[in-house]
Amino acid sequence: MKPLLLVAAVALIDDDKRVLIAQRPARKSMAGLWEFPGGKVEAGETPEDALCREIKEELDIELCRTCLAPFNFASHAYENFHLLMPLYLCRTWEGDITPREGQTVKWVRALDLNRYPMPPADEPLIPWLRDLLSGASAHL
Ligand SMILES: Nc1nc2c([nH]c(=O)n2[C@H]2C[C@H](O)[C@@H](COP(=O)(O)OP(=O)(O)OP(=O)(O)O)O2)c(=O)[nH]1
Ligand SMILES: [Mg+2]
Repeated sequence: MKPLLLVAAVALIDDDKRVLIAQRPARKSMAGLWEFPGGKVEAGETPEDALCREIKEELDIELCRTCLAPFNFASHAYENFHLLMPLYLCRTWEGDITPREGQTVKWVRALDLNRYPMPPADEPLIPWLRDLLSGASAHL
């Protein structure tokens, strides 16, 4: 049986309803694909703890836990593991976004997300984000 890998990720959203995506650097698996910032949940961490830690490491900003809204999740069978990835939404943070791991980041409109190749696990999440951000959503 494949191990279950728990990864926490966030869709950061700016005042123009754009989403931040990051391009995975060359040294990582799935290099070149665009992803939601985040990373693996380590032993003893909650998904929210892991996300705040990863986002500080990757983007040098502080997320406040109460600003993390659970949005959706990805569940995808990769060859060597099964990915379970809660995706949170966050519209406020402290600090200026500064990529710290050599990754390129981009603010993208929901309708344009399909121009950026993402890992297969992420594909089912895109229409949900498009619905949330391109319509007159009561949630934002
Ligand atoms: N962060 C993130 N990971 C994703 C997404 N989609 C997706 O399939 N993944 C996969 C890629 C990796 O196999 C795994 C997360 O790995 P990661 O490389 O971000 O983990 P990490 O930040 O803890 O990095 P590392 O130090 O362990 O290399 O989840 C996504 O949208 N965001
Ligand atoms: Mg990561």
